[in-house]
Amino acid sequence: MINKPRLWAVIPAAGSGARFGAALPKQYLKLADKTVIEHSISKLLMHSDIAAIAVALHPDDHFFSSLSCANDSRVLRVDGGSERAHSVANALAALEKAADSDWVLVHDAARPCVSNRDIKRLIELGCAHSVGAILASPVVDTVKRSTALGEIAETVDRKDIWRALTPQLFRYGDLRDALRFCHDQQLLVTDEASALEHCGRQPLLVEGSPRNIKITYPDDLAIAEVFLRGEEQ
Ligand SMILES: Nc1ccn([C@@H]2O[C@H](COP(=O)(O)OP(=O)(O)OP(=O)(O)O)[C@@H](O)[C@H]2O)c(=O)n1
Ligand SMILES: C[C@](O)(CO)[C@H](O)COP(=O)(O)O
Repeated sequence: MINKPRLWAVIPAAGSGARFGAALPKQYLKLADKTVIEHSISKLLMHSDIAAIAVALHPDDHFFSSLSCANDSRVLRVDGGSERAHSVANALAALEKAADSDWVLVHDAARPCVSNRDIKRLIELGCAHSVGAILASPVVDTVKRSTALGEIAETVDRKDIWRALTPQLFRYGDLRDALRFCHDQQLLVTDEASALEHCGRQPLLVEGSPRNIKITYPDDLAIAEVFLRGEEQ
């Protein structure tokens, strides 16, 4: 008998938030009624078909254990690495019961505004695709390429240009192997799709809400608060 593929999740949360520049990592900053990371984890916990969520944390993290979600039976704590891709690889390794054909959603701790609707759509369309899929948003501004002097070299046709968001959904074995390949080839990737692309694969782009912002700079926190308030209505 062939078992139905299961669904797992990984939350990379081992970053320091250097660009944000707060006294503590940005994922632990308060956003409305809870911290940024609690919003992100709770969005995934709402999906009962996710078997477990591996959260990659800085090895010296002393914030996470005080959060109530740290005690959830589906939440697993794992040490992250020096780069996001290393944190994701460590978290995958910690999901010991995952089979190669299972699916895994990777979602930034720093994206608290993802909607349930977008997660559901990603799972539905991604699991039906041979490679997997990512949430993404088409670029809406006119795009320029700059010279080394900060002048405009050219205007880039934005027709086929998308911003990569998370979650990103892939087969567990494919993602593990792609990240291993990039590590061995010393290719530094900033998202999971790039790792698959380096292996010659073409993941599907699933249009998601542009409200699914990544908290990167201080202004993003205020914007996220407005978006989360809108969710409640
Ligand atoms: N070594 C790292 C670096 C980043 N991340 C996580 O990857 C996500 C996206 O990364 P980014 O927004 O770049 O976060 P930081 O690395 O914390 O930010 P910065 O680059 O400004 O330091 C975040 O949830 C972050 O915690 C991680 O798990 N491990
Ligand atoms: C994965 C990601 O959120 C896609 O936009 C992004 O790449 C995270 O890291 P970055 O360092 O801010 O590029």
